[in-house]
Amino acid sequence: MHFTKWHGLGNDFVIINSKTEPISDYRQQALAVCDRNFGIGADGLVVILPSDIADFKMRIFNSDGSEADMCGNATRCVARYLYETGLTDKTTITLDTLAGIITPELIFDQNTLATVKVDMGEPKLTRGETPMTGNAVEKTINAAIEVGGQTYRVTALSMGNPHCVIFVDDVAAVDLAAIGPKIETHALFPRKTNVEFIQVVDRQTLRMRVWERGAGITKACGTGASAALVAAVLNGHTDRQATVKLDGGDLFIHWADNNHIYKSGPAVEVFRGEYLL
Ligand SMILES: N[C@@H](CCC[C@H](N)C(=O)O)C(=O)O
Repeated sequence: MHFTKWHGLGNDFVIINSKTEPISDYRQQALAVCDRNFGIGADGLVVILPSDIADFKMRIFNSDGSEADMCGNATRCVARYLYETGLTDKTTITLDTLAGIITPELIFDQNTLATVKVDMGEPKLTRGETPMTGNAVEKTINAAIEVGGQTYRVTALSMGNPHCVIFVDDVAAVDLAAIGPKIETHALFPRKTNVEFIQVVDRQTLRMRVWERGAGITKACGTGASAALVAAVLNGHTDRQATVKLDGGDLFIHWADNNHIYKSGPAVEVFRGEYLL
């Protein structure tokens, strides 16, 4: 099976084109190829498929084999991969995902790729599939939850996939490996959740560390950075445009007047290969 290995700020993916490399069991394949000792090593497996409603369909599987609705960093990598391999000549590409149509745009500066800007769609104040209304919406903004004997104030929302954003004074002091899985599987989240710890640096800058649903600690999360900006605005911490500083680097997030989130950042191919198992 031929593959290509990409990352968006260190959040890394194996990308497979299903047209030339058919896979029978995506979940099993994700577990195998993402394994950092016995496989290629990645946070997720991305599969490109044909779509009737968009230019391409993108499916993303976490390293534990679970399927995610969306992946912000992967959309940038997929857009660049599709363009550079000649699978499309479009620089604005529609991707059919479980979270709806997501639209990355390749932005060039004198023929060199400068950044990939993604229309991430609209944030939703929901913890899982069911949109919450009335008081329930209020309850997920800065709501108190108890985890492991400690109280956390959380803001929960969906960027197509579920996120739980927690503001802290010192993000470096958070024991992510200990608390991440407890919040990921908390009863508040019917489909589990991604967990973002955020330190507000100033009104245009956030520092973020993330525990991802189905993948654990990763160096960056594009939907997570988008959720962090939305939560920061809802809690009065930042303006509607901010730089989110992740362990792997910076993402630029804008919550525009049309209610869409725009996320800009890099996409890098690392190597190509043939998986033999
Ligand atoms: N790293 C991704 C998110 C990947 C999916 C996530 N773990 C989930 O299960 O929702 C991103 O960049 O958005």
